[in-house]
Amino acid sequence: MSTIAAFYGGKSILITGATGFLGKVLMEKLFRTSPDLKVIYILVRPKAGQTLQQRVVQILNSKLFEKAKEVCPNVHEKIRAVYADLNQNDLAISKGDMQELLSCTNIVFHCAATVRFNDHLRHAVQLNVTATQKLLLMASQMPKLEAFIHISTAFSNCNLKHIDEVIYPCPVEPKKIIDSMEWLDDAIIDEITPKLIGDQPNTYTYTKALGEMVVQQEGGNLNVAIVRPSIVGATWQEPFPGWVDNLNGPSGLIIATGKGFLRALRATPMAVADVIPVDIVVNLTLAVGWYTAVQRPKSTLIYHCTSGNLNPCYWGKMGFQVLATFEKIPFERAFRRPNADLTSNTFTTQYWNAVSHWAPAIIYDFYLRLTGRKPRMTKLMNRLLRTVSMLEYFINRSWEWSTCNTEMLMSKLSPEDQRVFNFDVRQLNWLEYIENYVLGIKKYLLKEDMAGIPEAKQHLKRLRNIHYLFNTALFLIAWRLLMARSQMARNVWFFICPPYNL
Ligand SMILES: CCCCCCCCCCCCCCCCCCCCCCCCCCCCCC(=O)SCCNC(=O)CCNC(=O)[C@H](O)C(C)(C)COP(=O)(O)OP(=O)(O)OC[C@H]1O[C@@H](n2cnc3c(N)ncnc32)[C@H](O)[C@@H]1OP(=O)(O)O
Ligand SMILES: NC(=O)C1=CN([C@@H]2O[C@H](COP(=O)(O)OP(=O)(O)OC[C@H]3O[C@@H](n4cnc5c(N)ncnc54)[C@H](OP(=O)(O)O)[C@@H]3O)[C@@H](O)[C@H]2O)C=CC1
Repeated sequence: MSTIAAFYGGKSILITGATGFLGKVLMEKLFRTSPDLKVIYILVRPKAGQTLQQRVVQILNSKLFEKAKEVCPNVHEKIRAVYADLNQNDLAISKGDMQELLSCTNIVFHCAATVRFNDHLRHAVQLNVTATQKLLLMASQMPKLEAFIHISTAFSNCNLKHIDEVIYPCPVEPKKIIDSMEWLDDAIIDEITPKLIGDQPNTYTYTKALGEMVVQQEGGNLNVAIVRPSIVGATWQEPFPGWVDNLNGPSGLIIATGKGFLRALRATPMAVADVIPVDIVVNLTLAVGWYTAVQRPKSTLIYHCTSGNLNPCYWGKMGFQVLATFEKIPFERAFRRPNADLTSNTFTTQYWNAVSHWAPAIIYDFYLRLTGRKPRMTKLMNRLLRTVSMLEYFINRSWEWSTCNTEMLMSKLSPEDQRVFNFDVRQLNWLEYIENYVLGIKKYLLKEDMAGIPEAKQHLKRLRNIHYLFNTALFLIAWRLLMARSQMARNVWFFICPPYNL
């Protein structure tokens, strides 16, 4: 019997961000491995016209939860959605709900965050820093609390090259930042943001670093631990391979490549692609929850959940394997044939942007206009290239994360726990993982039917023929222009295609 699974039995667990990518997989694993847990409280806000209950039902009825529901048929009864908005001063939790949460909770997993790189600093601070502070305050009033696990990111100190499992101080105290966000207006915040974030690439990594400092400063008397995952990708094994439900990390760019929109990327082929499957992150997080509660380490331990130092994959290899998978499993209705180059040279990137991105988009929009339709490709390309520019920072550098605490924890697990809560990234076969990732994107994100693969392959053949035809026409036009100016070009032409009357 797994010690960790048994530990969560009978527990009341509070999860923030349970409707997000990581949160859903965390809940699923808890229900599947510890069906006798008492209750999972989730802090949820209504969204996109859906009530809390509708959101929960939608999540529980998704394919992700099929296995969990076999093991724990009464998941609906064990999940309690609590109305909350982490952007509000009092988190918008009602008095009654607050009392229940304070008196019953045993473990807190704080996953909620804004993960958008370009979020306004005020909003990013509210969610990634102030809300963390408020949750810690709540946690300090929970008499039954055994552990508070905060999910951060391995990139919270990405201004450093080598990152240890410690909290690095930020130049300006989080409290000062929180205070100033309350009275500064948006225009001033916009102006000072670059100065505040300094050598951090965006407001996300900056506020996640501030969030960690808050945990250190205000989690003093609590049993706290921090998990820092790198780039979280689709599931590796559990509950089934390739599950993913959002565009974050590599997923959006894999779609853009598979659909033929993205044909070149400024990336360093030999830079480490520190992607980590979401089920590995969840297994480590649950093991950390158990260890923190049972062993009560004296200080706040930080656990890096990364792949680079134990089983590195590189962006070049990843890109190559993604393209190879498209040969077998193409996406439907591609704009162009998937084929992309990684280049680390800015000039080459600009060249490919002009030739492979803007030119086809302009030509296609011209065609749409001619046929009386609304042009849309240049707009889409604009958005895509803006997104790519936001991600470029992370695909042109490598980082080294030490993983001493993570390895220490692995050594403390029984063989059964190492199997059930496997976070040993050395066992991951990248080629297999990437293939399943692409397949998962096709099935769960794009919702494409596997039966459509032959038609998708036919479509790619047609695109290839159009491509050859277009290039031939372009070459002939260029040569015709050259012939008008150069005797040599004329000679070559007449040598290859002699006139009939000769
Ligand atoms: C040796 C030689 C070898 C040679 C080999 C040759 C082969 C070469 C082959 C190359 C092939 C390449 C294949 C592809 C391979 C994969 C490459 C992957 C690169 C992946 C890079 C990932 C880097 C991630 C780094 C993360 C580090 C930090 C980790 C974390 O802790 S945070 C979690 C991650 N967070 C994110 O990913 C958030 C990202 N999103 C944002 O910040 C924002 O959404 C935004 C992208 C900045 C856009 O913001 P906007 O305000 O402009 O708009 P909005 O958010 O409303 O979205 C606009 C539309 O864009 C869509 N969209 C959103 N996110 C993405 C996305 N990530 N990718 C694509 N599209 C996205 C969104 O849906 C909107 O669309 P609409 O609804 O239609 O309008
Ligand atoms: N994805 C990744 O690559 C990485 C993620 N991380 C960290 O992992 C954690 C989870 O990330 P991930 O699951 O990918 O992110 P998602 O964007 O998928 O999920 C974010 C979650 O936070 C919730 N949330 C956001 N704003 C509020 C709010 N105002 N009130 C209540 N809830 C809110 C969202 O709820 P709603 O559904 O209502 O929007 C959602 O449940 C984060 O802390 C992130 O920093 C770390 C490294 C990499």
